[in-house]
Amino acid sequence: MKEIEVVAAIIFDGEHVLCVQRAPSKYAYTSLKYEFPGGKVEANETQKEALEREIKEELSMSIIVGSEYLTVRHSYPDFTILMHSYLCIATDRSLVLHEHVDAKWLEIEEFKQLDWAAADVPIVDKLMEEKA
Ligand SMILES: Nc1nc2c([nH]c(=O)n2[C@@H]2O[C@H](COP(=O)(O)OP(=O)(O)OP(=O)(O)O)[C@@H](O)[C@H]2O)c(=O)[nH]1
Repeated sequence: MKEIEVVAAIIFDGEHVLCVQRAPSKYAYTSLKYEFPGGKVEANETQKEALEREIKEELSMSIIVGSEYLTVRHSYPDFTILMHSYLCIATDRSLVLHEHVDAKWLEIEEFKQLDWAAADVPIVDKLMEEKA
């Protein structure tokens, strides 16, 4: 099955983390799900460069990329993703939604309110456990 390498940014502003909702798409299992912003790593860029580029493209935001948090391999019915998540800091809360349909700054305790993409659940669970 096709495997794609993806980076995702867990962007903190104080106690709040940015959660974004994907637009409707052909795959029901990712359509309208919440995720951490990011995207595919292109050839010739590092994971950190890919994150900075994606966050600018998708949200017109700049971030400070910190340490890697958790890598998840998840198989959806049509493809597998290898997703590297990074702890990041927002330099400013302002953003523009170029691709997503919603953005919420939530405290980690509030994460369970959202319908997350399946690949994100281990990241959400780890953040919630460490907060508990
Ligand atoms: N960015 C991101 N993608 C995720 C997460 N969880 C998850 O399952 N994915 C999946 O990973 C894939 C990433 O692709 P993407 O569409 O965000 O990447 P991209 O912007 O480079 O793609 P494109 O330019 O082809 O649209 C999608 O299938 C998406 O559904 C997540 O937390 N963040």
